[in-house]
Amino acid sequence: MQQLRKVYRKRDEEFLAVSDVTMDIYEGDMVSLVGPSGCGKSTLLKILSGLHGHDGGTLEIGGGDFNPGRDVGMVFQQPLLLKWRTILDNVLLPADILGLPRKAARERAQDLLQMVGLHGYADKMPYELSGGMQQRASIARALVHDPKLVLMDEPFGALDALTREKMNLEMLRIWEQSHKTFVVVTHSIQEAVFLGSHCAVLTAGPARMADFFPIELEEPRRLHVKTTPKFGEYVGRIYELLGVE
Ligand SMILES: Nc1ncnc2c1ncn2[C@@H]1O[C@H](COP(=O)(O)OP(=O)(O)OP(=O)(O)O)[C@@H](O)[C@H]1O
Repeated sequence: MQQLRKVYRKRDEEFLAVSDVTMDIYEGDMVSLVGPSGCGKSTLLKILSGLHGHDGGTLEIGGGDFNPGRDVGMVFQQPLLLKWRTILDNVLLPADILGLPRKAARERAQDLLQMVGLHGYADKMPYELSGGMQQRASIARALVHDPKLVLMDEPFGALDALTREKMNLEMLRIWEQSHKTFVVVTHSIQEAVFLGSHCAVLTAGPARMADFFPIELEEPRRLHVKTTPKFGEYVGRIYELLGVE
């Protein structure tokens, strides 16, 4: 995306939500998007998902045949599982909506449940799972139609600190195994550094790029990487960009 711009309009009022955001995301990247509340992170995700258009700049995704309905998977802050469907049927929802062949989709959903550590929970109802397990089911749901791009809006914001740490590790494992491109919005600077292969830092409204840089830390990432000086340097760099230091 180059110099992306988004204006919200309501009758004769205009609100500039995103101004001049430029970044290149490559297949297989894990981009963390960090910035203060209201700076336009969700707006950017909505533009990437095809839910919103943009008013200026250019956005090119995945060559000519990219179809957001088919090629994007979404994970939200809350799992948003349908309470009357089993976990397996919740995971299958995007495949059902897209009319994908049922048998192959069921096999894929079972594989994904295994991948997110929910093997054996396919026939449970959402209320039988903890918050973290429900969120893992929603990650499986975002992957079931084999999207090219997975967009996550504060996916772990509603979880307690320990579950969140565990989900971060799960997330990295899922990313490594799925070879997909992820864009993850987070309010946590530590999480942005821990998860990202790249980090986009946005400053307050309208969203403006403060910086976009690769994060080079020991791979595969494990929690102890958070205690290394290099991790601290990245965190410090983001604090500085956000004017917290
Ligand atoms: N549909 C809309 N119509 C008008 N203004 C909107 C709309 N959606 C968002 N905004 C405004 O655009 C700005 C950016 O909103 P956005 O939700 O993208 O921010 P954010 O960085 O994701 O915030 P948070 O971190 O708090 O979730 C905010 O000031 C918000 O009030």
